Amino acid sequence: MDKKTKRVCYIHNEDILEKCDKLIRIQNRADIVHSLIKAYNLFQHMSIVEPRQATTEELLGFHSTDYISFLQNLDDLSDDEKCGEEAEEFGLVYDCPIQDGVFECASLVGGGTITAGEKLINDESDIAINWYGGWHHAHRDSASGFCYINDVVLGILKLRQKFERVLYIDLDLHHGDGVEEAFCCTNKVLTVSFHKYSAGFFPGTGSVNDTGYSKGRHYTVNVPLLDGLKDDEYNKIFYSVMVQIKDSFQPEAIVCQCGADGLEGDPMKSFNLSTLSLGRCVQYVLSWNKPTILLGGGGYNYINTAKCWAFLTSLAVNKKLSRDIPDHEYFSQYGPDYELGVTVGNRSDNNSQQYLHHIYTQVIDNMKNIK
Ligand SMILES: CN(c1ccc(C(=O)NO)cc1)S(=O)(=O)c1ccc(-c2ccccn2)s1
Ligand SMILES: [Zn+2]
Repeated sequence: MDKKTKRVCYIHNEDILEKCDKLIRIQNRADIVHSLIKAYNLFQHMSIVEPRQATTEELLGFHSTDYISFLQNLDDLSDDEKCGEEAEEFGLVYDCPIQDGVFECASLVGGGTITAGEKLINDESDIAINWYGGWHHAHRDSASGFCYINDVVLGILKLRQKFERVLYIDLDLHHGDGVEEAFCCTNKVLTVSFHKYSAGFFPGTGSVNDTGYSKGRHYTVNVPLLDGLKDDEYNKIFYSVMVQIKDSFQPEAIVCQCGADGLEGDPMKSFNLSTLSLGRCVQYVLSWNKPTILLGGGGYNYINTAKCWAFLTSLAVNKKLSRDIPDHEYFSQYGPDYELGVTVGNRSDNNSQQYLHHIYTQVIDNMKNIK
């Protein structure tokens, strides 16, 4: 693969954008993200690829028959059934409410990430981007954390049709529990998640001691972090863990979930990151020159999320962006500075040097058996 100009495809059409914009937890985020990337004229450097609905067979490649058939028949449910025991059994309550068209949206997002994987295994693209995807909490038989269908798992399964070893990297503020669970018993997919880990914080999993099972032992890597994390510390531990993973696992393809809810200014009020640290992580991974899928995820400050994913898109196409936000429909929401950067706060960082060193040594020790 040419080290500089890579073939980048971008999963998009108006249908997936409109469907995602109706999702209760991220209403109108998709249009804000898409509009900024368009305003920076980045589409001229990528091929736009339309998503398709994931087939039932593809969905059943990970999810259970009962769960998928329940999702496929939501329209037949009465209002009582939509709040009933069975809905609760499938996690379709609280943060994963049954809303009109949710299955069509989730399976289109799933089909989008599968399509991204197809472009890579057919050697038609080097990098495939699906900012509508990254729904890493969905379990085999239940929705969780705003996630209904785990498009990340479906994309990895597609890549595994060609690639022997696939690396999954989760940069979201939250632990990528659904993806880790899917591949915790195999040594063909290594999952590494950098996330906030503290009492009562969703989803509550992702301890450094969780390292996988059976053949998958040591192929689950968790890097638990604390509030206030800043760019430099994040990048230091990211590089030190990832260089080890690169050398010992030698991935043939990569999926990177780029959730933006760790940025300063996100309503989650946890990490204190700028887009630069996520950019450095992605740039390092892209420098490996392996077929890579970039996915979205969390990100509840929509303006910051748009800045982040526009910046990451620019890294994929190797084009420098102006610091000044270009004029476009949402320009007025980028005030008061109207600049691409995300300013970090001066909150205290709970991640002491001792803590980070302790986590690093445990992670490296856990990985020493990867071969
Ligand atoms: C269900 N929860 C999740 C699940 C997943 C995520 C996520 O982004 N995962 O990547 C975020 C919150 S939760 O219980 O922590 C919350 C629900 C609503 C939350 C909220 C809503 C607005 C502002 C701040 N927090 S947090
Ligand atoms: Zn998140």
